Amino acid sequence: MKKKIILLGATGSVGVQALDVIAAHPDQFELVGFAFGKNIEKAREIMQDFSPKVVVSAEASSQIALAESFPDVEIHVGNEGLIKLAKIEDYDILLNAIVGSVGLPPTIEAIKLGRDIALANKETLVVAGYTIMAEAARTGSKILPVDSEHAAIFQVLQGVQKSDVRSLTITASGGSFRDKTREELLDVTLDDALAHPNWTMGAKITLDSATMVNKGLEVIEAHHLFGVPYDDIHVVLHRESVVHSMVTLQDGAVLAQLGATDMREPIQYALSYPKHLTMHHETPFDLTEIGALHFEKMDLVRFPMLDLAYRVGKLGGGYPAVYNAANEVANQAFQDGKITFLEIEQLITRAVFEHMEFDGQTLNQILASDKRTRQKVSQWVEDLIQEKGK
Ligand SMILES: NC(=O)C1=CN([C@@H]2O[C@H](COP(=O)(O)OP(=O)(O)OC[C@H]3O[C@@H](n4cnc5c(N)ncnc54)[C@H](OP(=O)(O)O)[C@@H]3O)[C@@H](O)[C@H]2O)C=CC1
Ligand SMILES: CC(=O)[C@@H](O)[C@H](O)COP(=O)(O)O
Ligand SMILES: [Mn+2]
Repeated sequence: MKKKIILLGATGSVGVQALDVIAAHPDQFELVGFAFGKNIEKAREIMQDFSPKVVVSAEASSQIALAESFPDVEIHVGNEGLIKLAKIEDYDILLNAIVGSVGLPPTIEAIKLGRDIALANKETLVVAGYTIMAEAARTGSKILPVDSEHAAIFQVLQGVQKSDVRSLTITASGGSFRDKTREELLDVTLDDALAHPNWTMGAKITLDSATMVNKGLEVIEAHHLFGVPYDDIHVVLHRESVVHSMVTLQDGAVLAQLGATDMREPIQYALSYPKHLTMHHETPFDLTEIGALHFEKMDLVRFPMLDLAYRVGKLGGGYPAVYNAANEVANQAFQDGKITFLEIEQLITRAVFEHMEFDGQTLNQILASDKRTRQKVSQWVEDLIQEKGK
């Protein structure tokens, strides 16, 4: 039986690689629906190549244009459209490769229906990790990690008992500015930030890698996915991104997963789990060519956003959502040329420090904090622009 797949974010970096995987295994996978943002030309191509039944566009103008060209396809729009897509009857797995926490509501709907989730969209788990994991446990929905580090840990943990795990070690490339001092970060540009040393990815995550927010989000993501306390989740700087992550067992043995820097591997494993299918687009991986692997301690003074992620993770409640929301706004503002690189950190730190809450936040309260943070940080961005204009 083919696995029927819904793909959120089909036109993006992970989305396009997921389509490669689906196309390479027509006997295993079928794309029954997808969602995209603004890239209508790519969406048309996907509709022609994969003949999905349901499509969701972020923009009403695309919905109208696509409905004219593809009268037999059900086409929806916006966040409500995403929910409708997640609720269609006949599918097995929802691959969430949207960027940002807009991917959260359809993911929760799919989990409520007991569908499996292949999760690239880490923001979703950072905002609502406890709800997602609790709902998944209730409905039997499997959360299959796509993020390379978590996919590595997930693979290593197959057949390992949870009580045998002592700690997790997530590897970090260090991002595009890993060798710069904090002073040298004062005037870096977007082009500099988008030159990732190892991975080709969408702009938001590439910039998150440079600020080290990506690793912060990944620590919180790992805490939720694997139920490991924050003090037992470590991060090491590993320039080659060959070891995708490691697990230390109670007896001191360290199990690691290694591979090429090619997202098609973790995407395919999440879709084919528990099978390891043949990888038709295999990227050459030869350790003798790589030669040496390096591991260094993370400097939390140089990378304060990683330090802050541990703090918000341990505080719990709405704090991780505030960290994430502030980052989403600040990351976009830097991409838009409105703020400097170091102002991203300043805005996130201010949002977290100004946030106050009492114990026992519900999901609705967390989502309210997310919304409030976006409004506040957007205002602070405008204030910064005004101040600089003086
Ligand atoms: N890229 C990578 O290698 C990795 C990515 N991830 C995570 O995966 C997620 C996706 O990353 P990446 O592929 O790089 O991102 P991209 O920016 O390349 O792609 C984002 C996708 O989301 C779509 N999208 C954006 N907003 C909406 C919306 N409101 N409604 C519907 N679709 C929308 C975009 O559509 P459009 O382009 O048409 O506007 C695009 O298809 C992120 O959470 C990232 O952290 C994790 C590990 C690795
Ligand atoms: C491919 C992937 O999973 C990214 O999240 C990657 O981890 C980014 O690399 P760094 O954050 O380590 O620079
Ligand atoms: Mn990652």
